[in-house]
Amino acid sequence: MDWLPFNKVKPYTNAFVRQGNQLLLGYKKRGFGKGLYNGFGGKVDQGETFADAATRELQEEAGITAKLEHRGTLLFMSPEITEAAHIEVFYAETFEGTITESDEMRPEWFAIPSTDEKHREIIQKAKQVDAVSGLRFIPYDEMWEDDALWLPAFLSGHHFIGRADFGADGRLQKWWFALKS
Ligand SMILES: COc1nc(N)nc2c1ncn2[C@H]1C[C@H](O)[C@@H](COP(=O)(O)OP(=O)(O)OP(=O)(O)O)O1
Repeated sequence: MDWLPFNKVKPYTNAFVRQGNQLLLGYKKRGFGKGLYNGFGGKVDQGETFADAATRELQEEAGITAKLEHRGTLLFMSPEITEAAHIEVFYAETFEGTITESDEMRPEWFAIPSTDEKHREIIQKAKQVDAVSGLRFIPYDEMWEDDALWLPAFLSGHHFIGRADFGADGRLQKWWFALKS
């Protein structure tokens, strides 16, 4: 498969909040990515920086504010869209406010596997529960398919850049990812 062509990019943000060995994800209740778990984020408004938009979207979708650190860049294409999605990905380990469900996202904590090997195990065998916290491990089977390619390294402290092209069937067709330490 060739890389899908595009002439324009649309800017988005995505923010992941971690507390110890737990990761806050949101279950998308409507719109783009409905039915999947993801970080919190959305379109960048006119005149906003990516960082401003990431802070606003986290507040709107999860009810919290956090000092977000930029950690990754993702370009996403599919035959369903003519503008590539350019997503800047952010990270925080502390937050303020009370986590609150919104019209768009239902926040939920998940257990983070402690090793790369455990990440691989839960990617292959979904719906496992962490014996220590009692929480379900990160639900890779209910997330964008490309997330399994970069989230383990992202959570280990790496910065990343990558591109993911999806097919008309909604499955990942072609991708590349690079990590920075
Ligand atoms: C394809 O790979 C993706 N992986 C991840 N982790 N996140 C992705 C991927 N593709 C899109 N996203 C993210 C980027 C944004 O955070 C959301 C989509 O934003 P949305 O369309 O919901 O934007 P809003 O401004 O919140 O929408 P409303 O206009 O409905 O408020 O998905």
